Amino acid sequence: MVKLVITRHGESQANRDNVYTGWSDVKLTPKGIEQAHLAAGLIRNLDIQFSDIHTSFLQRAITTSNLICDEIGQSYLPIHKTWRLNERHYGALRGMNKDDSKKQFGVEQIAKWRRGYTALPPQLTIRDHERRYDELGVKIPLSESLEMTQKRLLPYWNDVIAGKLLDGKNQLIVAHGSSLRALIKYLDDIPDDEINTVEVPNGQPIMYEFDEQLKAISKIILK
Ligand SMILES: O=C(O)[C@H](O)COP(=O)(O)O
Repeated sequence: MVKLVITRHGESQANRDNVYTGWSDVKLTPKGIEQAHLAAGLIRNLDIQFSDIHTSFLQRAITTSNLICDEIGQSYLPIHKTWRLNERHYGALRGMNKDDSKKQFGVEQIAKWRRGYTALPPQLTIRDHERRYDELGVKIPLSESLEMTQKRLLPYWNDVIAGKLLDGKNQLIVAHGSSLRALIKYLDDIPDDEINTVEVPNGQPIMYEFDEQLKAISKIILK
């Protein structure tokens, strides 16, 4: 049976400092590197031969991917990088302390922005530009809901990853808390009003097994 393993990057500097990150490109902390090693160990124990690794344009996920593919002894694998797996853009919350944001906007509003499906965090007033996105003609969002994140992620799933799985090729995705929540919502068919209960901790891999129609038949959270 074909397998997909998905994992969030290890702790980033922004995770450590409890600030909103989104598309900001921050490094892993020493703890985050340790978490990536632990995730790699869990994945190595599965003894899966992957065909591809997919990650975002952000270094916390890319560094985690590099560590994992090296440690599972599959450094030769192609690591495909796509902006479509980037973290959800947190708009004007970016850089703000998460506890301070609760004081400013209220716990309920923050819960909607962080864990709701359609709630859109406050937008930036000026659009950022970065070479990596400009070169591809990709507009950096002013802010993204989980729904918007899912909408820009699913074409990559459908056009790239799903086909490889259907060909029987095991796949590994290293991405972010909310981009993975968007994918899990799709794979597990989670209703809009229940996705707020799904959490994806740093460096905790999840393995899916699919049948020939790409229906998920098992899901294991690796510990
Ligand atoms: O972008 C961020 O701040 C983090 O990756 C995840 O955000 P969260 O703490 O709201 O899940």
